[in-house]
Amino acid sequence: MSDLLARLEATIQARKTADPESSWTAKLLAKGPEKCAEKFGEEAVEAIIEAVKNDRAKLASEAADVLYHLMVMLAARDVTLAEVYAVLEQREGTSGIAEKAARPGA
Ligand SMILES: N=c1c2ncn([C@@H]3O[C@H](COP(=O)(O)OP(=O)(O)OP(=O)(O)O)[C@@H](O)[C@H]3O)c2ncn1[C@@H]1O[C@H](COP(=O)(O)O)[C@@H](O)[C@H]1O
Repeated sequence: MSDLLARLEATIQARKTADPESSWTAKLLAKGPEKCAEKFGEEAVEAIIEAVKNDRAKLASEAADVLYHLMVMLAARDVTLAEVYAVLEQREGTSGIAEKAARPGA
């Protein structure tokens, strides 16, 4: 499954230099990191709405939009999936409570 995210990351990376007229991703990236972040926020809200309504199919679809737009937002700020995985791996096996206590400002 993570291969799919790695492939999506590579596609998004390639879209950074693509013609904005030829691709939705290239068009979004051309609008800048702030617009990518705004779009991610919109998609997250749409997923929240489906979670509250308890519509499983629509939630899965909105979650896919959220993941895609998260990847675009990360790419817009040059944050790689490997960096995100590294944080998750560091947290793996620790309890959420211990992780929160170790976080600065928690
Ligand atoms: N996973 C996705 C994906 N998920 C959602 N979207 C697009 O994200 C957009 C968001 O939907 P909206 O209804 O909010 O879009 P909108 O109303 O046109 O946007 P606004 O004008 O309101 O900002 C839609 O146009 C979707 O097609 C995606 N576009 C691309 N991908 C992946 O990215 C790859 C490259 O896509 P292109 O860059 O378009 O070639 C694709 O092969 C897919 O794997």
